[in-house]
Amino acid sequence: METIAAERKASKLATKELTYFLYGGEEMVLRKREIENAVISDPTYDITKYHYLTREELFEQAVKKSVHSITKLMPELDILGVFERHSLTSVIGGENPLSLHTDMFMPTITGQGSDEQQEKWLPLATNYKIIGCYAQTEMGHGTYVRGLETTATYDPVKQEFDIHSPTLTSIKWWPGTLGVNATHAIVPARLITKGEDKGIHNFIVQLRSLDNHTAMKGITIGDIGPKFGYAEMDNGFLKFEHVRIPRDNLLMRFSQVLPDGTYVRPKTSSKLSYGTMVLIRAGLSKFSFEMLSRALTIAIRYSIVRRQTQNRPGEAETQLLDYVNQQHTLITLLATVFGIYFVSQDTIQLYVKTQSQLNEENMELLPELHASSSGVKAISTNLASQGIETCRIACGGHGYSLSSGFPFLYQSTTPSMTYEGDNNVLLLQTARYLIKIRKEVQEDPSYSPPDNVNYLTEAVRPRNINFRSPQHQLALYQCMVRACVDRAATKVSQGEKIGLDYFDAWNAAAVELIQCAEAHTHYVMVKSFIENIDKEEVRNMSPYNQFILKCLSDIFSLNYILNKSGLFIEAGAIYGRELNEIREVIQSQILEVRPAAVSLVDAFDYPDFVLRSVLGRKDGDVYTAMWEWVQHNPRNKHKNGVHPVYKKYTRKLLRAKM
Ligand SMILES: CCCCC/C=C\C/C=C\C/C=C\CCCCC(=O)SCCNC(=O)CCNC(=O)[C@H](O)C(C)(C)COP(=O)(O)OP(=O)(O)OC[C@H]1O[C@@H](n2cnc3c(N)ncnc32)[C@H](O)[C@@H]1OP(=O)(O)O
Ligand SMILES: Cc1cc2nc3c(=O)[nH]c(=O)nc-3n(C[C@H](O)[C@H](O)[C@H](O)COP(=O)(O)OP(=O)(O)OC[C@H]3O[C@@H](n4cnc5c(N)ncnc54)[C@H](O)[C@@H]3O)c2cc1C
Repeated sequence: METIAAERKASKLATKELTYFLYGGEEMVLRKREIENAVISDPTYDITKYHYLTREELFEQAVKKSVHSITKLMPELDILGVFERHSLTSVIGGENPLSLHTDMFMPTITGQGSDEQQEKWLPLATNYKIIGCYAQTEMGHGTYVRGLETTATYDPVKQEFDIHSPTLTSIKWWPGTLGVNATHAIVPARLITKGEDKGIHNFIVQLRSLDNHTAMKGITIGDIGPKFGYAEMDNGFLKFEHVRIPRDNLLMRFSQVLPDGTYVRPKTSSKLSYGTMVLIRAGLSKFSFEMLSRALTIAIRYSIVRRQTQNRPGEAETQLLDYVNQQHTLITLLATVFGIYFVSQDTIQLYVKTQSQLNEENMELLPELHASSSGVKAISTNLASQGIETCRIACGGHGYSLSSGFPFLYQSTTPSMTYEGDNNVLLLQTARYLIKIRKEVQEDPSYSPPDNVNYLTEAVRPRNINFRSPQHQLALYQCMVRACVDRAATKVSQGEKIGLDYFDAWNAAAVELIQCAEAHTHYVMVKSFIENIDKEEVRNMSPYNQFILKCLSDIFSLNYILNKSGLFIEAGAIYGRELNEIREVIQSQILEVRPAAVSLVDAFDYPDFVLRSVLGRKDGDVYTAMWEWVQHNPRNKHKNGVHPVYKKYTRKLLRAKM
């Protein structure tokens, strides 16, 4: 306890200033804390026994908490907007089994429903007269949305759609909130009218009775069973047997079916029906920041408190964070989490800007948003998932206990590499965009590409390189990414030249394509970090905070160069003989950050309640917390301290003649 207090005292970081910056100002932080305190002081959200609950208990508690939040806490705290709602969900912790209602069902209606449809459905949804989910994925298809098999066949006589699951593989499988709770779903299905298949469109379908919650006629529905994690979420299955819905349950903002069955195609892009996926992908980088920053808070605080090995006689054992390997592991991750933070801010801004253009039927930014949000979602969820596991390992044996908080963080984060688009698949979408832009640049010298891909027109290694210079770092990335894009594009065109069809040529280059998308996205993240710490808000910070952010930016940028040095050397961006200098800059910046490490994670401002970790306690009283935790263990609570398995099994073994 004294150690962590001493670390805080010695740190020169203006912690409060950084917290205000991260959350968008003092007012936002005070509001966040108001929400946290309301949750912490309400016994409904008690977490004392959380880690010992069974799957069914976890689910029931989570639904109870969710309903309590909607009916009591949210009105009391006047929570309306998406950010405050997420803030509340985040402090309550665990999964929110009703989250798909507000995160996907409602945004789909807002984004894709006509004005009349919004008027009809949104008040019902806002007031929880109905509970919605987003039922897109089927047993046979998740990635390949165009391959979904559920049909919606229009009947002009009754002016209804007939929703049907024609095959076993067409059964909807995975959607959250579907298994137990939802009364309605957004159902992407193949629209068939006048005998023609018009592709995937979104429909609103009622699943359960609003009187007694039983399944509607023709609907078979349930929960898909235990998963890797996500015990609190009712991921479900859904089978349709010719379920009838009115014509105007087709979401008709972009395309329509007229009463006689005439199809009116979207004026602009058919991909607008994928809009909700783009929204969540943009949000997932923020989610990655939250999860990884919690893991780092736990690992860094514990690495201050934990001592291991007396390295000099008569002196205290060494703090884990004073081992250079531990510093390297955790402080490079600290740099990463700031990288994710800045790019998540930029991605959300790009989403908002694109959305306002789309409202004016301007599609200009859509390809960039799709490519960028796909890449950023993939890289930030990869980094967060791997980073959480790294934090667990960095905490030794105690990291493996549920009480560390890591298992929950990992289980909740790792599926984000799959849901909302598998990360490899999304990186291939980013690559598709890069290859297209490269082609345009090559074919039309007057074409000026978007800022983030400008390196495709020019990328030059600076002379007399200074690895501490952000501009030089960016130039190195530009050379490297350009070479990666060239390599992938060349591989595709070589395939085509030897007679492969488009798919085979593309598939043969898949590894290079994913590599170029990864490299591009890392470049975008480094660029975002560098540009954001050059903004006025940061330039107004205390000099020491600016200095630490610059150190973290260098670490983030240079550590990737070091880890992927093969790519940079192959591109002629750096020479092998320069690697040592890069190592030294990283090492010296890590040493600069080390004294501020605990204050940096304090700046994330997570109360102990949110971390749910005996290792990550703010006061550093780790060993007392471990002892308290074990007192709740039901396995220790049997008469005379003797567990029933003794009578049932081990006694027999001990007394057996063998
Ligand atoms: C409100 C804020 C919320 C924040 C939330 C924050 C945190 C949340 C925390 C937790 C979340 C909790 C739960 C999560 C629940 C998860 C829910 C789901 O998983 S829902 C299901 C998601 N499914 C997918 O993502 C499927 C992935 N597949 C696809 O997206 C597509 O099929 C595809 C891989 C992109 C391919 O599509 P298609 O075959 O149609 O396209 P192509 O032929 O390859 O390309 C054609 C053309 O279209 C462009 N394009 C593709 N997609 C889009 C798009 N979305 N937008 C714009 N453009 C798109 C593509 O670029 C091609 O263009 P061109 O090159 O010009 O031809
Ligand atoms: C916890 C969780 C919650 C979910 N919630 C929802 C929900 O609310 N609503 C909903 O509709 N869905 C939901 N899903 C489903 C999720 O969106 C899909 O699982 C996801 O999109 C991946 O699709 P898939 O399962 O078909 O994977 P697959 O496409 O079968 O992928 C398997 C592997 O094949 C590779 N692969 C596939 N296609 C290609 C390709 N074209 N090129 C190269 N490689 C390829 C992938 O990289 C991956 O490694 C959820 C899933 C999970 C795990």
